[in-house]
Amino acid sequence: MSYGETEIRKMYEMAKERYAEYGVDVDAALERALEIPVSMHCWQTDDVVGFETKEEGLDGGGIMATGGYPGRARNGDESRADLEQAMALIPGKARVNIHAIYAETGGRVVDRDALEPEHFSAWMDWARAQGVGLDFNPTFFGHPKADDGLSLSHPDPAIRRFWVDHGHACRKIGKAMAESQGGPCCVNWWIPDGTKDYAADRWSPRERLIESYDALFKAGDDSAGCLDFVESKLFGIGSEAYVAGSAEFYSNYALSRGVGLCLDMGHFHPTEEIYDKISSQLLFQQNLLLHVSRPMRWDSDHVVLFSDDLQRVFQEVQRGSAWDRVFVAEDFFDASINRIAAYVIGTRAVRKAILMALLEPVDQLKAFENEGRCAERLGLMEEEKTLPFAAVWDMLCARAGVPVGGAWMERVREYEQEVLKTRG
Ligand SMILES: C[C@H](O)[C@H](O)[C@@H](O)C(=O)CO
Ligand SMILES: [Mn+2]
Repeated sequence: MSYGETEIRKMYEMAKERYAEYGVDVDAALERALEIPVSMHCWQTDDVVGFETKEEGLDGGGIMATGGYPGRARNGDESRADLEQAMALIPGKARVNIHAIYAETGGRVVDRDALEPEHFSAWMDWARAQGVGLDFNPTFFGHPKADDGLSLSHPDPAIRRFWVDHGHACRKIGKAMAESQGGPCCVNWWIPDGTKDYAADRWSPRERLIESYDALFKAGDDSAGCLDFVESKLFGIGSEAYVAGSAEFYSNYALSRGVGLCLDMGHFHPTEEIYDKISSQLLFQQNLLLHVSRPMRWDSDHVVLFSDDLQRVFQEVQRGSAWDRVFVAEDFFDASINRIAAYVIGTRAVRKAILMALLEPVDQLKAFENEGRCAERLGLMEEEKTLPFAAVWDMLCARAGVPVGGAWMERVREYEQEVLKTRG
């Protein structure tokens, strides 16, 4: 028997009855799950390489994506085509997240401090046509002036100045994006600054970092429409011993300056999860940006899966009714598999985890807890795992007009044959 429209509807109606026993309104959860925006990162299309035209001989190390699967996007048109193909297979409201290295300068060398909104006009036109919002990221890596792994905290004032100017340029671009789309643009600030081995001075780089950010976020700076977030990290390649922008540093910076905080799922100790941080932060911070990622033994940025830790993150947001202060963005990159499939697997997993959170009988769980009925709380947490979630997920996909189940794989295969394989 083929699993068509009739079966999907029948299973959905049965699922609704089961969830209703726990007081869950499945129709409402499904509609809401489709509406929560997920910002898809453009850098999965090309392994975080970007489209900058560089001066000959000048390059800088960047973020490492491993693998050499054919079909990497080589320019803006290819990147946008790949995103469009992926979005056609993913349910729910998407945004697209751009890094500054994805500027299109028509072959001219334009350094990062001189970037202008016009270099992102193709992205803005495309986003309007697609009906998606854009988010933005300054790029403080993959550049000769960050070759030593330092940018906004650099001891050389001229280099710091360069990166502050890049930041100003990026705020102008974020503002232009916000105007173009008639709504806010999340601007996320991540810098690699740190040291490979034990630092003798952990203080000065942090002092300089504060100075640089204060220069960027100073009052009167015209960045209307930008929602800024600062992203912490525990360690990176080449910054194993010390990262200036640590969790405590940014938590305090964000709080004291009124900017948002970004929590990346891969930026903490290898077994540390971020779900317990959400309430602790949001009881003080204005807004949180979540970088959904999948660390494996380290900050490896594997394609996100529908895993327990992902589910716990959205469960926390839903349990705290905090969706209006939480922004969801993706941050993973795998160059060893078909990149469109990476988006589809990862983003469908994110949407599934959001739906799962919205289907939780949270009022009942909280009631048990408040009444000290902790065995029943635990029992219900176990029961909810085997409620007929798949039937609701299938209906969500059908409603969104995207393939139900694994039918998306055939479409990815066709795109690989017709498009990806033609790329040199
Ligand atoms: C490309 C992103 O800005 C980058 O991955 C950053 O968000 C990060 O997580 C670095 O580890
Ligand atoms: Mn990140």
